[in-house]
Amino acid sequence: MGNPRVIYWFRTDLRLHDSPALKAALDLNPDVLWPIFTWDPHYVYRAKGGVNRWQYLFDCQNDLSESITKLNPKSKLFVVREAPQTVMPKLFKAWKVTHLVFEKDTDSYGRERDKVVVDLAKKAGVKVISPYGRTLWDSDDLVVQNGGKPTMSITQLQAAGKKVGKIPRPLPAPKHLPDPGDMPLDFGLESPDPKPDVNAPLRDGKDQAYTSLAGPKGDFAIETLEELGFPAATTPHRGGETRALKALEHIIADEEYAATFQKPKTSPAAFRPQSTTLLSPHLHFGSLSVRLFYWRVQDLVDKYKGASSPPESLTGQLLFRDMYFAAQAAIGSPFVQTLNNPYVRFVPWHLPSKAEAGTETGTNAASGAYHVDTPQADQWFQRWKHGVTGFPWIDALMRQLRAEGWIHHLGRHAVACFLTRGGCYVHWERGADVFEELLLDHEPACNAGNWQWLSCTAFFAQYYRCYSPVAFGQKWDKEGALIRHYVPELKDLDQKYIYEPWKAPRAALDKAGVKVEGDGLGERRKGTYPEPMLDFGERRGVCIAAIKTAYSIGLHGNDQQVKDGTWRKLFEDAGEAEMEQFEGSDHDDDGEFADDAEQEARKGAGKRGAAKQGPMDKHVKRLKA
Ligand SMILES: Cc1cc2nc3c(=O)[nH]c(=O)nc-3n(C[C@H](O)[C@H](O)[C@H](O)COP(=O)(O)OP(=O)(O)OC[C@H]3O[C@@H](n4cnc5c(N)ncnc54)[C@H](O)[C@@H]3O)c2cc1C
Repeated sequence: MGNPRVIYWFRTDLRLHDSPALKAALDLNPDVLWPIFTWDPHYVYRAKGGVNRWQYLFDCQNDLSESITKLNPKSKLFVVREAPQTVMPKLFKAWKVTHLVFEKDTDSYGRERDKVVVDLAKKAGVKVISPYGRTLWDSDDLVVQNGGKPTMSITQLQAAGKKVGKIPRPLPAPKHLPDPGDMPLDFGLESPDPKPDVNAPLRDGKDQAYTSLAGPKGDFAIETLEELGFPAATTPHRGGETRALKALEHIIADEEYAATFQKPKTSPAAFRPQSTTLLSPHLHFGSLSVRLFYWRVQDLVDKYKGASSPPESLTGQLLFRDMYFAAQAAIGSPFVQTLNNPYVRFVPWHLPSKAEAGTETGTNAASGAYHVDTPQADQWFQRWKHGVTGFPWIDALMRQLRAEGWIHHLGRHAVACFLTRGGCYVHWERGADVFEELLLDHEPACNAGNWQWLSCTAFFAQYYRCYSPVAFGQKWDKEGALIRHYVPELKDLDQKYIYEPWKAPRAALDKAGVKVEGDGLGERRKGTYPEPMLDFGERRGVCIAAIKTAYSIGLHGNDQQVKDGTWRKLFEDAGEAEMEQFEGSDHDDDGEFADDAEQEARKGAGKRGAAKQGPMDKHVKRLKA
């Protein structure tokens, strides 16, 4: 018998460096190795994905393919255009495969898909190897060490991590790769059902993703935006392992920045360059190994005097990522929603998701369909989504997100708080849905987990701390540079009014060539900016009182009353929440507790104040120079 004939299935790991799965494949000493990517219709039609993220994926695939070819000119990334669940058994047979190797995926769909593929491999006599490599620790091991429960805090994550063991050191990239074997395709293409296509509204051309198994030229080429019927991407951020490694080197080279990083001190208003690493899309696509990132920083921290520590530090940020992954690993598919999620508080938000019929144990958020309980809330939601709320700080961030696919963590805090508990009282699942489409770094676990945090439905409970859509931005960016860039209709407005244009006198507006009018939806007259859609001070009070009521009723997503609708009576019986006065800025959130939810003891100690110049600002200045 010859040596193994291995399919290496690239998915969440579009890199060659530090890939435990690729190492496992090469350790088999294969006769042949096919590096493949299956073009899965689930992601093409059933999961929301904006054009910018597709572009980023293609960047990663193209870069990876070139790197593979550098190691072996006969090889590259071979894209097979069919669902893995149907194409794999055909490949096993036609290519005489002995082993299938891939990096473990803990996302809900990933787990379902992999279970099907592993069963099919077993039936075909193909051995499967699938080590973890996407997180610092294996998320399933963390769950075991956390008593089978989701990790709901950094402290729990750190304790479980300690029991699992030391975070493995990164592995070097391979120096050569085996030849691919023959690739006969003596079988038909099983075309997917393109309906429902949740991405249809984004397409302006014909979708030709599935015309043949090996692509239009039969050479297993990487797809293009045109083939998917998408317009060109608008993001300046581009993907690929080569870029990711370069970006990491650049960050580590600034030792002070990397070693003393404190997330709450980084500015959400900084752009080009941004104040944090912007490595999240690379981590999402696996073009950067999270363990390489961790150890490069940790090694620096170990020898640096006065380094910062988790949760605010750079390694602390990576711990948050692992925390959400392990929370999702424990809870499974309900993690991304309220319904059936025992860890998420039930709040009767506006615009709730439509539950799929007959799915008491199933999902409700995935389709994005929702009930319009009040037209007002839907109008607020539409205005938020399209960056025309009339609050320039919120609009700048939402427009940055739409155009570029990335905004700073505290920017995400600001817009998420505003949509949910600090303004509109709209369901966090609506916001998560919009982020799912627009983020380059969209990660089901991190997105849902952070929305739960921001809406105070899980992970974080200080619902009386709200971000002001005016004062919070002003703290970081008095002159309104972010606003002037992303909301160009206000670019010439006096600094005094840039966060509150509705307060500007006629003369100031005339001088800036702008009129404040309308709701911003539909056709907007040139030179106009919308009126503010709500009175923030008033809405903050309403939201806080309503959440207080929800907390006192204390339902969670898996409670029977939530599933059968009898929650309504409980809330009616509780009556109108007493309108407490959570007046003024004492309760404004400046983000100084952004990573600090668990440190209750220190909660009251932090004083608000002007952002001080620190290594973060110096780093941004150095980058600008
Ligand atoms: C409402 C909301 C939704 C979010 N959705 C996502 C998402 O879909 N995908 C995603 O990766 N992050 C998400 N985040 C977390 C965070 O905002 C981003 O990871 C971070 O802003 C990415 O920028 P960066 O790479 O410069 O981060 P840095 O500050 O440089 O941090 C380094 C890395 O740590 C990880 N990280 C940092 N903060 C968090 C966090 N709070 N949760 C999880 N991981 C973190 C990221 O992988 C990041 O690349 C969300 C945050 C909020 C408030």
